[in-house]
Amino acid sequence: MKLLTAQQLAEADKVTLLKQNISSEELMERVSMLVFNKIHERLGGAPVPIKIFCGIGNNGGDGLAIARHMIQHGYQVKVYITNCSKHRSEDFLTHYDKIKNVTKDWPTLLDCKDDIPVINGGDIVIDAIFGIGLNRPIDGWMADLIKQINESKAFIVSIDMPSGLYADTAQPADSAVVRASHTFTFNNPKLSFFLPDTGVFAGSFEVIDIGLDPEFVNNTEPIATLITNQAAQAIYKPRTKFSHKGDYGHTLVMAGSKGKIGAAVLSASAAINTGSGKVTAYVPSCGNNILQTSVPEVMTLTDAGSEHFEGFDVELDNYNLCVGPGIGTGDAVVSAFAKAIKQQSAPVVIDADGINILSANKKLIKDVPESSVLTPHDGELERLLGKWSSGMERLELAKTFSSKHNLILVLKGAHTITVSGTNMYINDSGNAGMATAGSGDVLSGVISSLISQKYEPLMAAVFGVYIHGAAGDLAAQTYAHEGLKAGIISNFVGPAILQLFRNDTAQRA
Ligand SMILES: NC(=O)C1=CN([C@@H]2O[C@H](COP(=O)(O)OP(=O)(O)OC[C@H]3O[C@@H](n4cnc5c(N)ncnc54)[C@H](O)[C@@H]3O)[C@@H](O)[C@H]2O)[C@@H](O)CC1
Ligand SMILES: [K+]
Repeated sequence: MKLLTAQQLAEADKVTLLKQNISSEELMERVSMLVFNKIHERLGGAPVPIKIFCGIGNNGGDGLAIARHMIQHGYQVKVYITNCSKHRSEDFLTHYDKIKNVTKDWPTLLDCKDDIPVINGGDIVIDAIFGIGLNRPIDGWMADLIKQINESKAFIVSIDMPSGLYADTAQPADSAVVRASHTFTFNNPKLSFFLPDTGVFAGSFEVIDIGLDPEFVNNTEPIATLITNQAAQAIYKPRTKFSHKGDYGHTLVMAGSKGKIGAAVLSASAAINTGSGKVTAYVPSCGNNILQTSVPEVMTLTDAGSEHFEGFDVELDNYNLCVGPGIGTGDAVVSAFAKAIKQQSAPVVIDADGINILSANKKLIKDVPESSVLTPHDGELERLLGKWSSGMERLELAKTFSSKHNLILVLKGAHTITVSGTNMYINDSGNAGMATAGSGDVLSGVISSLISQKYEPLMAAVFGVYIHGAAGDLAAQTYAHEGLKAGIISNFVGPAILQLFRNDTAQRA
């Protein structure tokens, strides 16, 4: 699914009116009816007190039209207008007039802090104050209103956007934003919904297809692409009948050090579980027996160093390298890593200590083959790129780094984002149970296995992240979030690939 910016969506609204030869009033009627139906489906006419807060732009117009439908269906609705400006939109005014045809209880105009009504825990609040037209932080008495809405224990439903949230630019610190329980968002979720510092405001969210012009949407370059089950299906490469293991590549996993040989086990076994034709684990010699007994499908090569790497002495042809999990960052390891990287011409996967080594030895970055995939968690990312002050800035730093060095960054998180140049792919699978030791080692094995199987590195990263998350979702149905551990996630990669084609939407735990 394409994620469009607020500006692109406003443009799409205009094009839609022209192409479909409808008035903006008609489009708003369509939109409000779609939202009303969703709310009505859930409330089923329940006599709950509903307070609808409407701004004076088109988001407020949506709120007024939804209010009208609710009143006509017998709901207990009270409408408030945040009367913050004389510049009311035309559609707001149209729907302000229309609501007066269905009730004598006209909307209450709020002009200052003293006008803010009491909001009770049992209320439902519908937030239609600002949508994608927000162009500055909410301040003054309106910020008090937002605070009061958030502090009430009411169930809060935001229309299109939680009011006060920026769709796709950095949010000024401490700005007043509605903290929605649920958001009905139009055409596509907004980029801010997926970032850790701003996503909390959207609550659970649901996309409503409001029928924007498909040609405009198709021809518009998105700010990011959401990788859903359907998108992952399209990337998957089925095997051919007469193929043999040589067709599916040879992954070399350079990982582990004394006390962290498990990282090599997890990464190498994930590579074999994801279908690499052959996998060799290159480990310090203390890891040999551990690997050979715990993963018999994986071959080993041992380094001269017994507890950590001291060199890179591999004489294999045509392997794809995955390097970094658990290797440490001592001087000997840095030289071994540098030698390994220099020797590669094909894209590699670099994780964990491999990324830490690059951060501490920036001159090595030029030796990383083009289109290699780096899979940092936020701590590693900060060491690589420096500090950021918002989730949006984190993305900008990542895009700059990716473009400058021609490398792919996989920014791990609740919604892992793969960055390639200025393109971003947001993952839609996975769960909080996957925040467990070793799950990153598994991901590096999954992605390198896909590169060995001739997926383009970017698609290997995007698909690998999706399938890793989907494996976690499937595993959580048996093990719960708490019972998930990295080895289990790895064992569920195969079932997750099967599941891709069983459901149109992946089962998120
Ligand atoms: N025909 C259309 O254009 C459609 C619009 N739709 C709705 O329209 C919304 C966008 O409407 P608008 O573009 O009118 O924008 P909004 O309704 O989000 O708000 C715009 C108004 O608020 C003012 N404003 C912005 N930030 C402010 C702040 N911090 N404090 C005080 N005032 C502020 C602006 O100057 C403007 O007057 C969408 O989010 C969606 O809900 C949907 O109904 C789909 C169709
Ligand atoms: K809103």
